[in-house]
Amino acid sequence: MAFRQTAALLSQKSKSKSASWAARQFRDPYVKKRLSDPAAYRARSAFKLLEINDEVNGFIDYPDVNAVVDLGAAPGGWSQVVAGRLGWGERKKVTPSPPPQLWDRNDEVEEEAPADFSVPGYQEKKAKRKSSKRSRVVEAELTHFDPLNIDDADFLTSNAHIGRGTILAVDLLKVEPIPGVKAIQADFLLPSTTRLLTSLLRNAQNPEGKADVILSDMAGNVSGNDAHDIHSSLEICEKVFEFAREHLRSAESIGRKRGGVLLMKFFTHPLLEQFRDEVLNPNFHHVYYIKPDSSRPASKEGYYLCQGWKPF
Ligand SMILES: C[S@@+](CC[C@H](N)C(=O)[O-])C[C@H]1O[C@@H](n2cnc3c(N)ncnc32)[C@H](O)[C@@H]1O
Repeated sequence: MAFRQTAALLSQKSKSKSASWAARQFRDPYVKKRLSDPAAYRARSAFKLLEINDEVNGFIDYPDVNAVVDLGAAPGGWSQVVAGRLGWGERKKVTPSPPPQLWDRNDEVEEEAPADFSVPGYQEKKAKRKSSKRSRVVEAELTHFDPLNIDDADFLTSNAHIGRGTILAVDLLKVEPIPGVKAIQADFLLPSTTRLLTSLLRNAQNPEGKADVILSDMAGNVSGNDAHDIHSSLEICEKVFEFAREHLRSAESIGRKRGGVLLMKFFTHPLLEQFRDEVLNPNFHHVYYIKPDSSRPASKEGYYLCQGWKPF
């Protein structure tokens, strides 16, 4: 006989989950830092990018970095970091307030990353994924096109200054305006989104529509099915790599051995190690596995920082 939990028990459980989440947030040094930092980053994850960038040769800071694509950008912490490094407007200090709901959701996604499990081989799974239909469709919508975000009155009246380059931020969710950032609300996995990104990258200074840095902090919603979740992470990584193959500027054309950078999040699993060995390693001069201190130890997320694009 199958038992179902009563509504009362479920609600008790969810209350205790919220309480433990709140207690953890209260203790978290990065949440405290985010709320008190004059930079006022929208998401705790901003510190992960800062940490990776500042500790691994400041790849965003080179003056030749002029086009950056931020995939899975909401609520916008990474884009804020990039915009700041490319010289865009000053951010204002905010009054500490409870962490935004948007981040809470993403944070829980990280924490609930799948545990280890066994699955059949990489190639079979890859073929199966390709044939499966996507159930979720979000058409590309450019939410903020103006590079100066001139409809942002606050920005105009503040002492913000104008930076350089093109920064594209893509997410299923809306990214509120950030000076210097073009936000696109869309499903990155749809071909229409990559077409839109291509057209937005192209301009007189960048006729080929290349990006100097591609960032991906994307993670799908955790379904509770380990096999599904790990394959969703792999699917995202593969799509991001395909995008990089078309759009990343090569180390050779930049004239720096570490030029042409791809930073991507993944969930730790042997299939993702295989992906690194077979796909990333041959195409970059340097590939690092990074688990920033600001990434919660319980989370199975990690980052591959790939530097020096040398198309195979
Ligand atoms: C951990 S959050 C990113 C946080 C962000 N780096 C920041 O600093 O604010 C992951 C994001 O990936 C987005 N995402 C997941 N799958 C996506 C997809 N297929 N296309 C676009 N965005 C996606 C989610 O909506 C979520 O906002």
